[in-house]
Amino acid sequence: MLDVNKIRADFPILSQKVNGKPLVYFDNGATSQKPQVVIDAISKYYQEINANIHRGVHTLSQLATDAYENSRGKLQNHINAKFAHEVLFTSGTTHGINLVANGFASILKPGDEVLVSALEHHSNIVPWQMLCEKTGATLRVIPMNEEGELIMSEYDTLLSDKTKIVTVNHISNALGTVNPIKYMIDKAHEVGAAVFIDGAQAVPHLKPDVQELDCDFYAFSGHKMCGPTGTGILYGKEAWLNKLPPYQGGGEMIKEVTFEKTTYADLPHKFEAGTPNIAGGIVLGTAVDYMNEVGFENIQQQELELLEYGTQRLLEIEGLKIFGTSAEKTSVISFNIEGIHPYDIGTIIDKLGIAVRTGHHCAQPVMNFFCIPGTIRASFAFYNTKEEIDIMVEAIKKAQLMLS
Ligand SMILES: Cc1ncc(COP(=O)(O)O)c(CN[C@@H](CS)C(=O)O)c1O
Repeated sequence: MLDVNKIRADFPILSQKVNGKPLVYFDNGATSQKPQVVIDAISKYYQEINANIHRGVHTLSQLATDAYENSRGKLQNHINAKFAHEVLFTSGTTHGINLVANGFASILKPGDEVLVSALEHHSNIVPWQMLCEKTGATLRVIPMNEEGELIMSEYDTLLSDKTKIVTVNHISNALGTVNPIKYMIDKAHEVGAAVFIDGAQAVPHLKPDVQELDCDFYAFSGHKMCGPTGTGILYGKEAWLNKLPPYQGGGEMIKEVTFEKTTYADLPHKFEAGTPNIAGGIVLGTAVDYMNEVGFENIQQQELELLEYGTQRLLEIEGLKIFGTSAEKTSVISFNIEGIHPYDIGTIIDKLGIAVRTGHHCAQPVMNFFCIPGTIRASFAFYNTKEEIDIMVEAIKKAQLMLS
């Protein structure tokens, strides 16, 4: 059981006031807040060991390199990757998806099919559309139902020997649906397709085991799991990463450069061109340590209580409809209030210190499915409380009165 007050003391921003009111931060799906240990680690890096990595012979460069590669090892253990060189540092989920989609440009041909789902974030739609435009492959969509769940019978039907990639989020950012990715991965492999999992919304809530899942790729962002922005991880099976061409050319990713020909570095550096976000990569390891110290079982228990309590309290509000009602959900509640635009609620409760997200959440196809312009999304983290939910519900009731 979490001591939430003790946890909250780790996050300086949570004691901030916004518009003169205590901050109630319910936009964790967009980015999480950062514990003091993460904030301090960034300063410590620049105060003590800042140097460029993998190149210098001097001590500082070696210290920075060791810290960076030690962090890679932490991430490898965190997601249970077989090899450290299967764990690539990126700037975030979007970067990871584009790295792989661009790699497949040299593999796909007309007639091949890429399967995405109706629940996807734009970052896991657009790169694959660009890939299909480049290669003549066809994008096909796994449909969802009114509960916001992917329809597995339709998925099974869509799979064929033409399917070369299946790409789906582990957890929907717009609705909170937890997708049955192990089933989807196994079925995709039966037809020889590679599977890319967008784990952006999963890693704040669970520890993915990429070997148990047997996914071919798994991408996520550090900033959603108490880490710095501009950091992320792309996991790829060694065989696939050796097969894909590099996404960017430059320093670090080469063995030898001549004007006649360049040979590329081995994994992971083949995909890590240029000077990386060194501080960010090191501190992502600090964030992973922090989340593991809190404990993902404790996190899941706290967030389940917040989801259940938040759902119960919000449904007290007349005219409120929740979108995303799967039994398999994480702590995200997307909702609208009859006759009121989500934006209006969001802006009014912001004046009361409450931060939610309103709009399409970079998931316009999801909103189109429900024929709505967007929703109000409250996304809870382990450092939120039931008392904060009470404050939000009372604020929404006030806003509803003002707007009716
Ligand atoms: C499922 C999913 N997939 C990819 C991304 C992109 O993550 P980046 O760190 O921006 O690269 C996100 C980020 N979703 C944020 C910002 S739009 C949200 O408010 O929901 C996501 O939720």
